[in-house]
Amino acid sequence: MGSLTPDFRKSVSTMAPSPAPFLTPRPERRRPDSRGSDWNYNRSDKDKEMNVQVLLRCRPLTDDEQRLNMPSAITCNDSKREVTVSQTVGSKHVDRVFTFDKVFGPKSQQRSIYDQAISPIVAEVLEGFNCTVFAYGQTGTGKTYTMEGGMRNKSGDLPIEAGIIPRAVRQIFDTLEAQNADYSMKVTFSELYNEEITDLLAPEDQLKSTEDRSKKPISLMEDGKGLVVVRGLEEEMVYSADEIYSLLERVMQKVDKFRELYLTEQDEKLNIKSELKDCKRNLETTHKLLEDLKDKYKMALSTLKEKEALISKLQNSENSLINCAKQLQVNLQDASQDISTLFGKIDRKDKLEKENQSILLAFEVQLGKSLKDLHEIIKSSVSQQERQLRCVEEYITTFLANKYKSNEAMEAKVKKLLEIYTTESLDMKKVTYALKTKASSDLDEITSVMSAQTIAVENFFQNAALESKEVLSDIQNSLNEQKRMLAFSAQQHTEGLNKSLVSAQVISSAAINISNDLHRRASELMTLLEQSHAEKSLRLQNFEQMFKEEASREEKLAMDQIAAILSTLTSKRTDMVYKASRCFEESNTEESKKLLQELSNMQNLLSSEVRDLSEYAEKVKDHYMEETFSSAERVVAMENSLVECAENVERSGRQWQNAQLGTTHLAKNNLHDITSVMQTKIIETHGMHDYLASVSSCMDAEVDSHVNDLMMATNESLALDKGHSKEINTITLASLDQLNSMRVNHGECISHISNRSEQCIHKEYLVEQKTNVTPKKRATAVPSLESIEAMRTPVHDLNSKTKLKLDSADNKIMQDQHRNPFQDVNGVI
Ligand SMILES: Nc1ncnc2c1ncn2[C@@H]1O[C@H](COP(=O)(O)OP(=O)(O)OP(=O)(O)O)[C@@H](O)[C@H]1O
Repeated sequence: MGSLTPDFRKSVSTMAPSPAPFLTPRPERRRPDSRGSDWNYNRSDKDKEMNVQVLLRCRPLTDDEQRLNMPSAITCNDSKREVTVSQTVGSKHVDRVFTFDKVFGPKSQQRSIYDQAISPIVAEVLEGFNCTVFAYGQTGTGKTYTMEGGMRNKSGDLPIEAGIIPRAVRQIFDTLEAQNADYSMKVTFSELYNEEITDLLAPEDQLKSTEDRSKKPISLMEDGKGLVVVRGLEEEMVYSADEIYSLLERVMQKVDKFRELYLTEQDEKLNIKSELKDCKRNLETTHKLLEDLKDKYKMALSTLKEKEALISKLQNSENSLINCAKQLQVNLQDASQDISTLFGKIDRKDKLEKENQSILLAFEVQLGKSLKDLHEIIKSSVSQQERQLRCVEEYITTFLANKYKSNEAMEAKVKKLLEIYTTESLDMKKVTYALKTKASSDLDEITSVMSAQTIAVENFFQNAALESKEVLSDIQNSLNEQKRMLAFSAQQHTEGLNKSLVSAQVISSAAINISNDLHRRASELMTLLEQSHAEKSLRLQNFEQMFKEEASREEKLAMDQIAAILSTLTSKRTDMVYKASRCFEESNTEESKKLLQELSNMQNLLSSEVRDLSEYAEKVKDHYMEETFSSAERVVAMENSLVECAENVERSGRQWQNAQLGTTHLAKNNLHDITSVMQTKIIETHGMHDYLASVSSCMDAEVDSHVNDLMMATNESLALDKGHSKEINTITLASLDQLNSMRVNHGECISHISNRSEQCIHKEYLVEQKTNVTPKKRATAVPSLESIEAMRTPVHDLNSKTKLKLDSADNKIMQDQHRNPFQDVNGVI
């Protein structure tokens, strides 16, 4: 029987409407032949065609729902097997109709549902079929009620509200008992709840917690025949329906307990989860706080460090400022001393300058007179020199004219020489350029020839290599193709032959069977026909014989009384018998005809079968021929490709030979070409070289003659220059004497002036004489070190006026130190 599991408990009829019709066609029946004709006596023919049936049960409104006046959501039409769902979409009222295999309205009773829908299924189970009934629907729609209902009365009978499970149990045991069957029954109880399978027959302690339950794992598996089995469930032997009921009651209690346990476990899990979440959240916030604290601590540390650095910087700057102030104080003291000395010096200088002014005036008068004398002397000397220089100028003009003439002649000669030289050099350049271009073009030609040859060789080799590669890859591909084709053809050939062999075997065996069968049946029919014919004729003969005997006996007995009537009667009866025998014979012949017709039909059938068979044999033959042809074609293709391959190989060999010949030919040609080009170029270069040598010797001779001419002209010019230089020397000597006398006069004047100025400056004019008088020291307000320390003020707080004064005094001292005595006055001189 099918396993009565807790799933079964909640797994029978549908309680809620489904959105689509459920008239599921039955694609196949699993054991149609093995069942008797009455195996599903309770089920309609249509039901028998269904593997899966969907039934809908609609429960009535509960008392609470009625009290609350809740409207019914669906309307059932049991006869039409339809359910109408009323919906209001917006302001529209929409009715949606769904069709099921069976529909049970709110008034339908447990018993009628069981009898109509479940009882046939249980009967199938008892015949050895696997069947499942399960309930599906929303919570509170009546699944438990439909599956379980009430289990049993106190008297042990089934109550009216007993559901599918107790009724199925009862039917199973009643049937088995009625059959006096020898049976044993095992039950398993399991529950699939929240995707977890629980063995409800397992010992109590295993149900307590998830950990205990997981000690004995239960798994869903396929048994290899497409059925799902639950492995690891406890099995219990049962011998009566009551045992199952009490087991069910026990299990239900367990289920309730387990439910409670499960719910508490779930609650605990949820609590732990929420606590964990809280902990996590707390941890996260603490972590964040810690992070914030860390950041703040870092910031505080950095600001503290910055402040410390600032304080130390400030202290350093303050110390340096105080040092500066101290230094300034010392400087100020020195400066005040210097200023007092400087003021004394300035007073002395003012006095001296007043005295010197009168001396300077006298010196000015004296100096003016001396300078006038000097001017006169220089004037006379200059005029004399001018005259002498004019003489020199005239002489130089004549000299220059002569020189110009000789220069012109020389220039003309040099120009001529230059022209000749330029033309010659141009010729030379042209020749050289021609030579150069020729040589370069030759070189280019040689290079291009060489490179062309090299490229040709390289190209040739590359082409040869590519071709050889192509040929080799062609060979390889073709060989691969051959291999593939060979394998494919062999496989196809074998497959085709196998297929044709198998099908021919099958067909021939089927045909042989059919023909044998037909022959057997025909012969049976013939013998039957003959037997029946013989039997019938025998019976007829017997009947006729019997009738004749009876008729003669009766005739003899009633001959006297009713001779006339009897004779008529006998004739009538004879007629009747004759007619009857005719009729019988006719029917017999009719039957024979029919049988013969049947026989001929059978023979026709046989002949058509034979024809079909021969056709099939022809087809097989054709197929075989096709296969043979195709294989022959493949063989030919293979041979062709092999020939192609061989040709390719031969071609590649020829190509390689060509490549070799080409290489040797190319090498020979190349060498010959290069040698010939080189020889011609060498001869041309020799000719050019000879020409260049002749041109250069001509040019050398011409240049030599012109250079000789030039040398002679230069010598003449030199002789002329010598005469002129003698004359210039004498004139120069005279002017030198005059200049000497002037220099002597001028020197005397100068010495006179210098004597005078020396007398003025060193004897009459007194400068920088030491007074040996200590300058008056004026009181300057210099701050003490203590006051500086006490104030600790920055440098810019010092008296800016004092600083400015000091700066200006310093500048003045610096200027005075670098000034020469009477610089302004001496600068005029
Ligand atoms: N056909 C019916 N006639 C009378 N009462 C019914 C019928 N079907 C269900 N009820 C009542 O409706 C209520 C809910 O039914 P039931 O407990 O069987 O629903 P359920 O689908 O098993 O719910 P759950 O999925 O929550 O277990 C029960 O009180 C049951 O007695």
